Amino acid sequence: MGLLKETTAKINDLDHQVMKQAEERVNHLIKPVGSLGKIEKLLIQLAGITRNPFPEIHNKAVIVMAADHGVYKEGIASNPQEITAIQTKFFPQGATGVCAFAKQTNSKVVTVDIGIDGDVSTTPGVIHRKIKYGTDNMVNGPAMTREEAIRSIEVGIEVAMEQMNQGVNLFATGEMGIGNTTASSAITSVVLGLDPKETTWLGANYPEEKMAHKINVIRKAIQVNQPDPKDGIDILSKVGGLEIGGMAGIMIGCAANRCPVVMDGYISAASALIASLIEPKVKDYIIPSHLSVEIGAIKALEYLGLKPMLDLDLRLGEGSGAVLAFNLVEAAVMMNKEMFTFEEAGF
Ligand SMILES: Cc1cc2ncn([C@H]3O[C@H](COP(=O)(O)O)[C@@H](O)[C@H]3O)c2cc1C
Ligand SMILES: O=C(O)c1cccnc1
Repeated sequence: MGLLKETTAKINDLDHQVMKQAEERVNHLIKPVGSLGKIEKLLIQLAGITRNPFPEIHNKAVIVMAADHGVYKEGIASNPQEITAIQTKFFPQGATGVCAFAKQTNSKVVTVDIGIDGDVSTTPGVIHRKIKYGTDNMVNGPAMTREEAIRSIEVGIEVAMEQMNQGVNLFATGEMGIGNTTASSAITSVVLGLDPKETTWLGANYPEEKMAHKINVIRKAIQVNQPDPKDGIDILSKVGGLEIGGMAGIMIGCAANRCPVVMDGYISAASALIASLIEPKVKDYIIPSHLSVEIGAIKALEYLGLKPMLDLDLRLGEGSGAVLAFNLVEAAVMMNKEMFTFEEAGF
């Protein structure tokens, strides 16, 4: 059995008994029942994931999966493709948006070349797991083979497990890949059964007056490839991306090892759609972070039944919003640990 099948088979339900125990305590803390809203729900989810009524966060990491997209050639992005490689070199230097928030939250940034169309192999701090030099152009046929798609998910599982072995027990999904909002819109359109007009927006400042072109490219890619809307690997291979597969793998690897994983914006949501088609229980292990400005993100989150905690008009990616939400995950842990119950307070 391959790593993906093996890992997926290990994914179980949340521990509802421990969740009840955690809920009981949360309801007895010295505050009106329910008054800490989503922070309370978060603590109960953490308890169910970790099987611990007093969940603890030891080490936090955001995994940034970097890759390029063959569909770039269709003119669907406003930035040069080389930015993927250039920007990837800045993650280990601590110089990108997500790095700033990672410093603020005392978390590690792990950068992975899973499919950059360029060479970053001499850059210290980048983990080399390149599957190929960018995907193929999805308007002409599949972005990658089914085997490559499975491999991309397995790279995510492997990287997550390596980090768990080093003591990380809270993850965030991040990415860098010029053109990846196009792949994300294609995935969201296929899974939700929507026309790309309903899922496509600015990405990294694509001009509004050219939006009809981006939408048409996505329509064409779906029409040419006819992905099976029920088969996550088929969708990933035909209209997805290597970094999107990598992030789906992080989610699957976390779920299999009962580890919480915080999801970032639109591209992460596309990964969650793929991961949850492969194994629906993965959703229970995902902590949504923020509501991306991208119109497709709102719909993907609704479809997944995940309610974001933050609404900050973010549209960067890299895992930036997920790392910001690390603060909220730690707040939930602290609420549970620090607050008295009515009994403890001697009421
Ligand atoms: C300098 C720079 C840094 C970024 N960091 C994240 N993205 C974000 O923008 C890209 C997706 O948008 P699109 O589909 O329009 O290309 C991804 O790399 C995403 O992570 C960036 C984009 C740029 C230009
Ligand atoms: O929501 C995101 O993650 C996003 C949106 C635009 C560009 N890059 C990322």
